[in-house]
Amino acid sequence: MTAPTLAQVLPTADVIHDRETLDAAIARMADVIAPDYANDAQAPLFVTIMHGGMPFAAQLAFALGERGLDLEFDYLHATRYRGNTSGSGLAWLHRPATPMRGRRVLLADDILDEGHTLLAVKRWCEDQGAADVRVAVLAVKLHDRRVDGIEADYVGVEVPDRYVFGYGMDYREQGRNLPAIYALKD
Ligand SMILES: O=P(O)(O)OC[C@H]1O[C@H](OP(=O)(O)OP(=O)(O)O)[C@H](O)[C@@H]1O
Ligand code: HPA
Repeated sequence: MTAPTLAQVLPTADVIHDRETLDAAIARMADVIAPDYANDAQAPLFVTIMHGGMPFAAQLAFALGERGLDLEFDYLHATRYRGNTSGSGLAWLHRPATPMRGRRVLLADDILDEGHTLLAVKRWCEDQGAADVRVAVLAVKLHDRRVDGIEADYVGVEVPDRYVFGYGMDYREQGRNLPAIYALKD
């Protein structure tokens, strides 16, 4: 049986956080993050985790720039959902090119769910010799299935234990550019 399309699930999905709420949450995150890096001699390496992290990372980057914090950009792509609504093994599709030795690294992603992705990514950055690796996520999902050893240093909003999409997150590779976070009907 083929899965329903975005157009079929959207009418019955719930809006969990609207755009105004997310704008305010990202501004609050920037208020906290900017002072944490303000006295560093070198800009943090700001690593966007593609694809889902892109809209959030862009908005956070502007908010940090507004607050006087310069960033050096890079990106990586690690995926374990691959258009499905449950995860499997992590596949690295792109690794950052910028040397990390001695650098402070700030990872930006859309969601911390079970944590496999960010745990692996953070460990990889540490193995590259990063001096400090912090995690900024737009959303944290509330459940007790998180793997040990990973938490977010900076969080925008909490989401319920349902499949969520929008604001970077996909429903079967659709809906990433919806400007709100939705949850599939249970
Ligand atoms: O905490 P976890 O359970 O590991 O899930 C979180 C990860 O899953 C999503 O990526 P996905 O694998 O869907 O790749 P994508 O961003 O390219 O869609 C999301 O962007 C996070 O990186
Ligand atoms: O609930 C989710 N939605 C979209 N992508 C995800 N990746 C992990 N969990 C989710």
